[in-house]
Amino acid sequence: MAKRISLTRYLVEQQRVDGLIPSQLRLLLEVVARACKSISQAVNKGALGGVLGSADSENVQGEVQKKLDIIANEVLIEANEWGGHLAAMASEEMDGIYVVPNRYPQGEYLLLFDPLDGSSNIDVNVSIGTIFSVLKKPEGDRGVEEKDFLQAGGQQVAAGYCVYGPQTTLVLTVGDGVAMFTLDREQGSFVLTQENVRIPEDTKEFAINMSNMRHWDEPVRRYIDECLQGKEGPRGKDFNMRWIASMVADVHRIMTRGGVFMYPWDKREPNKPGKLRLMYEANPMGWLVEQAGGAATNGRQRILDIQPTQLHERVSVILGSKNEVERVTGYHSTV
Ligand SMILES: O=P(O)(O)OC[C@H]1O[C@](O)(COP(=O)(O)O)[C@@H](O)[C@@H]1O
Ligand SMILES: [Mg+2]
Ligand SMILES: [Mg+2]
Repeated sequence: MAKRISLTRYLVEQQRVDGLIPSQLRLLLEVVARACKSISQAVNKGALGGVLGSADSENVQGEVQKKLDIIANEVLIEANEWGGHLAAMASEEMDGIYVVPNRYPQGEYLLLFDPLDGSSNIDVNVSIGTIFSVLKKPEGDRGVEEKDFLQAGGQQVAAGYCVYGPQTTLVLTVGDGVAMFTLDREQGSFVLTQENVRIPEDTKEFAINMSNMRHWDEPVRRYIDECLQGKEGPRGKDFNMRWIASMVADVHRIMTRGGVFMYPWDKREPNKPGKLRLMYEANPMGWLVEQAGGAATNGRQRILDIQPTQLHERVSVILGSKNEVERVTGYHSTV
């Protein structure tokens, strides 16, 4: 029987054998994984745990919060604040940063997360997830400030997501490829189920919310139009479409079998660069996808090269199979 490798052992090997991560980062990732395990349990209980439905509050982006958005946010904060690895955290569900209180030991990392991605799917029992990104706090003795978080995605030291679906799967990169871990509920541990994840460079599957078609910009329209023409069109092959409306689940499919995911800028709110958030959705997903051999752009530039100016900044996202992302990005440079 193949040897079972737990997440803990995998991370210890990354630290000791390969020297890829410092022990503080290893411990931090273990805490995040533990928090994801708790969130997974809450998700699984559903109506029995009283966790479904709206919380009758709004987050900083003016979106109605679900009970699970708030629960997941609290689980992540409580699990991480006392461990001594972090200086501060930022979340989709909090207006400003959460500085680790000084009654706890202070660490050198910054953690950003979308505690519950795909909120519209919570109540209908469709896959949802948690997305996270880890940055290093800039050197210096002063206290941590919001501007310390405003680092380009290329500065991330770890990124991952956990998808709560038929299985709970944690997907992680520390800059040395992508590994997947499946939660063994009986043992209560994440077990390595795939290493060196690779996204095929070509695909016949795209993911986009087609109901926004009339609002898209010309390059996105052209790309999708060509896909829809199938065998008879310029692409010479039929395409399939999927849209789960949980980025985490759509990206997980792409990690597993390839595809292209798009949430582009559109004319509904022309002053917003996009719907998805740069710091805790696009950056971690962009890095994971690149680490698996795919690509991630906003149509004009690599996601990981974007210099953020705001914590909750939004961005247009095109990511997945390399040749398709390059094609859509190329269409943007011809207009
Ligand atoms: O409902 P739409 O417009 O298709 O948007 C779906 C997108 O919105 C998101 O749900 C945003 O995430 P949150 O649930 O964390 O706000 C993405 O996961 C998903 O890709
Ligand atoms: Mg989200
Ligand atoms: Mg969310």
